[in-house]
This record gives sequence, C-alpha cells and structure tokens, in this order.
Amino acid sequence: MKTSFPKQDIKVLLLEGVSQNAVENFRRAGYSQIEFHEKSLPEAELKARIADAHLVGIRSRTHLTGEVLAQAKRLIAVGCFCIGTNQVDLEAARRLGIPVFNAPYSNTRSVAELVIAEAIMLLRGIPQKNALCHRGGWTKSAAGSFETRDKVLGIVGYGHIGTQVGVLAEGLGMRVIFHDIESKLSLGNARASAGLNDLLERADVVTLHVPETPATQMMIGASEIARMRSGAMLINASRGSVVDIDALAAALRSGHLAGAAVDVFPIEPKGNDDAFVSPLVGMDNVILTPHIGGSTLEAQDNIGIEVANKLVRYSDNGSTLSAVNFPEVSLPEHPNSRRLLHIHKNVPGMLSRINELFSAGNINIDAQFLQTDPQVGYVVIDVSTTEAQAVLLKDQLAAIPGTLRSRVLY
Ligand SMILES: NC(=O)C1=CN([C@@H]2O[C@H](COP(=O)(O)OP(=O)(O)OC[C@H]3O[C@@H](n4cnc5c(N)ncnc54)[C@H](O)[C@@H]3O)[C@@H](O)[C@H]2O)C=CC1
Ligand SMILES: O=C(O)CCC(=O)C(=O)O
Repeated sequence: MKTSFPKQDIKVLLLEGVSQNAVENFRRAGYSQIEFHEKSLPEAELKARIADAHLVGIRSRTHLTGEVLAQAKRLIAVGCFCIGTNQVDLEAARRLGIPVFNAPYSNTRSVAELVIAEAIMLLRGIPQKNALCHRGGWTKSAAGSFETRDKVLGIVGYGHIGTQVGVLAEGLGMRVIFHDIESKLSLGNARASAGLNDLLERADVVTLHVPETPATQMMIGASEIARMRSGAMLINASRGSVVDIDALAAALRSGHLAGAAVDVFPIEPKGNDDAFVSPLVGMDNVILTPHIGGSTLEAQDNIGIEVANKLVRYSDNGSTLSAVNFPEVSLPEHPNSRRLLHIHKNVPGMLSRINELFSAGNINIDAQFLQTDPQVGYVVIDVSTTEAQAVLLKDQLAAIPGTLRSRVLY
C-alpha cells in the first residue's frame, strides 16, 4: 500500500533501544529511513530529531511534552513500546491530531513474575543475607525469614498486572486482598479490601500496580507507610511517583518496614551508562532493579511487533484501533480507491463542510468512516479519483478551518 509520499521519505525515530523486531517490522513494511537510538535523548536533541520525524517510538524514559510535540510538525503518530503512557502529554498529542499507541498486555506477565520472585526473596530476608555473604559475612539463621504460605499479599491496582500477581501468589498459598478504584472481578480466592487503609493494615507484603495519574502521585506517603504492619514489605514496580521515596527510606531505616523491592524511581537515569542516585542505595534490605519489570526478551520481542504493527497500520491504512488518546477507527483495505484522512477539531458543521467539497467537485464517495471524541473528529473518505485529484482534495480539506492533520493514501 502506498502512503502520501514514498515510504523511504517517512522518518521513523526509535528511541530507548526498542526491540529489533520493531526495526525489522518497519523494514518489512517498506520503511527504510529508521533512526535508532539506544537511549532516550536530552530534550534539546529530542526536539531537533523529532522535528522531521513522521513516526516516533519510545519507552518510559522519553518525555513527549506539549513543548516537544509542538516541534514535531510532521509527526503522524507516537508508539509507546510499553504499557505506561504517562510520559506523553496525551491531551497535547490529541489537540495536534497525533494518535498515541501502546502495548497494553505484552509485558504484564514479566512484571508479575518479578513481583512474585521479590515477595519470596523479601520474606526470606535474602537481600540482606546475599549482601552480607558478598562482604564475606555468614548468618545462618531463621530469624526474620518466612514462607509465603498463608501470608497476606495486598495488591494496589487490580488490573492486568495486579490480577496476574494475585493468581500466581495464590498458587504459592498466599492470601490475596486487593484495592482498586474500580469495582473488579476477584480471581480465585482474592478479596477486595475495605479500602486502601484496610489493605495497608492487613498485608504482610504490599505490591503496587497502579498507573501514574494525578490520584496516584505520592499515593504511598509517610502516613500510608505508617499504617502498614510492623515488619511488612513494600514492592513498587508501577511508577516512581507513586511512592514518597524518602518516607520509604526512613521506614526501612527505622525498621518499621522489613524490606522493599523497587523497580521504578522518581528520577531514573536516561540510559545504561548514566549514574543511578536514590536514597535507597546501600540499604541491604532493599532489592533495587533498573526499571526492568517488563524487560524480558519475550515481552520486548512481542512489544516490538505489536507497537510497530500499530504504527505501520495507521501510517499505511489509517486505522487508529487501540489508540489511547484518539477516536478509534478500524478500517478495511481500500484496493480500488484513494483514501483521504482528515483530523479536525470537533466543532459544529465540520462534516458538512467536508462533504460540500466532494459534492461541489461531483466526486462520488466510495466509503466514509467517522469517529469523534469531545475534542477531535477523525473522518476517513475513500474515493475513486486520480492521484492528482486526491492531492487536490487533500489540500482543500487541509484548508478547512479547524483542520489538525490531513493525509492521502494512494
Ligand atoms: N516496572 C515495569 O517495567 C512496568 C511497569 N508498569 C506499570 O504498571 C502499571 C499498571 O499496569 P497494568 O496492570 O497493565 O495496568 P491496568 O490499567 O490494567 O491496571 C491498573 C489498575 O489500577 C487501577 N487504579 C487506577 N488508579 C487507581 C487508584 N488511584 N487507586 C487504586 N487503583 C487504581 C485501575 O482501575 C486498574 O485496575 C502501568 O500503568 C505502568 O505504569 C507496567 C509494565 C511494566
Ligand atoms: O520497558 C520499559 O521501558 C517500560 C516498562 C513500563 O514501565 C511500562 O510498560 O509501562
């Protein structure tokens, strides 16, 4: 399928070492101009490199703020090669007519497995014992070492990851309670707690699986930690902003909490060669991991395929199915017609202005698809015209006041 301009002129900017599967998928789909970076880029360089990019792929470290997106005049779509999309200003992207895609499932099992492993390690006091052995020490003792069986696991955020953690934990004989803002179907014998405080007061191990939202910022601060049982453990593989890390460090130092496992931090290094700084560094009872909850080869390979496919499909065909900030349209192929895509502010009279263009030109519409949200409208029109006529129509569509983006697919 041909896009508005030759695919070799479409620049794909891939950051943060996304899977090579993504690169291969773009190549297989005919995209040859692929700029690949292992790290996230400093803001000034990001603005420079995104300025002529049509498709951009990131993970959790690259912040696509409104200011950065404003530089991206040619940007067609963003792919987050991960679950979280909090690093993108989704509203700004929507206002600019840029759909954002992610991979909502592919790394969930990997996170769940890590969390279970950490719960076992923390309950056995392994981090401290491991650290001491590395220093030449030896404490063969059962003190502070527990089985998981019959312990209470409290899951905050009972979504795709939280539910899998719950199922795996029950397999170990743990008693699972959860807290979520939505009403959720309990899997297995898991039970909803009476609220966050109830969960914190009852759980031996608390694990966090909420997205970053205004409501989850600093959700676990000094007072929530104080509610946790003496000797309890905290696992955070959600987002660094969810926990007050200084309050956590204080509770670990005082002995109120017996251990923690932390994968995500308020400030994370940009890449593998940069220094990691945290108040938790040097604490033997803390498992520190460099935001690798979803970093297994299986997960990354699948994410690479999934998100690259979504970007290619949108670029080639216009489908926005599963976009996180945009009206969703799943489109058939259009072998015998040219396809015009028009993204506009959702204001009264827009559709009639669009359709007037076609009736004025006496152009028959083969198929039309429309989806709107309160801010944005996305209309797709298939027409049997010459290439030149299609380009003219695209220019006329682009001139309609309120147009955000328009393209033609030949
Ligand atoms: N460490 C890592 O490498 C990874 C981290 N993550 C993080 O894990 C988060 C969760 O992932 P999923 O389970 O797939 O998301 P999900 O959307 O399936 O589940 C999140 C759950 O949290 C609930 N929730 C939202 N706000 C809440 C609040 N204020 N209080 C209580 N519950 C609330 C939601 O209702 C939902 O059930 C992601 O948003 C991402 O930030 C995801 C993948 C990898
Ligand atoms: O693998 C990554 O870069 C980020 C994983 C993550 O946090 C997510 O999927 O939300």
